[in-house]
Amino acid sequence: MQRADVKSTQRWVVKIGSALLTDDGQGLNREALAHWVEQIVALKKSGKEVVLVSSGSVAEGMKRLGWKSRPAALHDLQAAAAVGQMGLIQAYESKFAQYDIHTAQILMTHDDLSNRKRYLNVRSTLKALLEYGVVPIINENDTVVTDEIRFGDNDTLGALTANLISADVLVILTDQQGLYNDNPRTNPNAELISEAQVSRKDIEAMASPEGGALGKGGMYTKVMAAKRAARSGTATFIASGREPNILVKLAQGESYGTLLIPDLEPLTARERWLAGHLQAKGKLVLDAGAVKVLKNSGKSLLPIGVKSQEGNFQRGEMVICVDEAGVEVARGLVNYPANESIKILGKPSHQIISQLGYMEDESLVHRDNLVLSE
Ligand SMILES: Nc1ncnc2c1ncn2[C@@H]1O[C@H](COP(=O)(O)OP(=O)(O)O)[C@@H](O)[C@H]1O
Ligand SMILES: N[C@@H](CCC(=O)OP(=O)(O)O)C(=O)O
Repeated sequence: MQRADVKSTQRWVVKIGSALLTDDGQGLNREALAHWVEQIVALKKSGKEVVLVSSGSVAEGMKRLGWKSRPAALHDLQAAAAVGQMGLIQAYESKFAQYDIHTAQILMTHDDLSNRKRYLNVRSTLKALLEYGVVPIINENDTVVTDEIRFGDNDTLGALTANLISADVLVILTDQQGLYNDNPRTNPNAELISEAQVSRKDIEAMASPEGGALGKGGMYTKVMAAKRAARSGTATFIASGREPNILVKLAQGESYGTLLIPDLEPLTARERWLAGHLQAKGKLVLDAGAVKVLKNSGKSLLPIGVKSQEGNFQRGEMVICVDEAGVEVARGLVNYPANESIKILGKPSHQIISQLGYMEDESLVHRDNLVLSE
């Protein structure tokens, strides 16, 4: 996809970050919010469907509760998020209502997206909302998640949302003009990158995980989000939300921000769901032969090709498959719990019954439940 192709795209996910939305901690920047709403309305009028991923609940909650600095305790962050989400949604709802557009609040956790049933439900709800002309507004369900199972930053959530609905474009609005070849906060000579193929390895190194005082993830999670979004063929823009009419300018193919072009082979919807599991419950170390078979022949992983395992996984849970050097090769849903798989590792499948007294499947991870890592 080139900038000129953006005009004809239809489905957009727009992510607005905390740093921008709260004007670096001043509470919701309502004037700026009103301007983004205007732009989304313009996109919708031009025939596009837009899903909004908006941060800002914690920062707005802190303001409402009179807290000057971001609390460290999880329960305080969750309390702030619960209070602030009200203000956030109220602000969007009333602004969109001026244009007779309905909004819908969707709060998700990554547990929700790992569960196939709930994943499919969210997907069909989002699609229905878009059909009805509603603008869904997504945030992480901060009040119910614990630290280990948080998305944490909304860039990842934006990318998973793009994967979920097979968006054409993901726009990540932030407080910088785009991706620079170094962090512009610390290097005043850093240069803006106008365009790059998402598979380029050097862009990860340019993007620092250091963000502002309120943002989570910095530029690194934005670049990783672009890679994730590319799995559904989605092109990602990283651009400044402070640039007047930025969304409309991008939609017209104008040269603002950074365009990260999806040059990776897109995954199927089921593969994207598998790849979107952010938490793995265990690890399988494969021998060289198994690595080759997985990479080249798209076959299932048999126990005979597995040398060792880690973790206390249950049947059906996500495990990472690594080569002997520890490099991730694939991930997938395992057919046997850890206490049983340990008994069949390195053994031919016809011995499964004698080892376990039953056979669920001849493979440890079936090819339908396996996705190769990049
Ligand atoms: N290579 C880079 N180019 C641009 N910004 C970068 C880069 N590396 C790190 N950053 C930092 O990332 C910040 C944006 O991330 P973050 O604070 O998490 O914002 P948001 O809330 O919008 O997600 C920028 O303000 C900048 O300081
Ligand atoms: N869910 C959190 C957002 C986390 C966050 O700040 O993310 P980001 O805007 O990507 O830096 C909130 O609404 O405050």
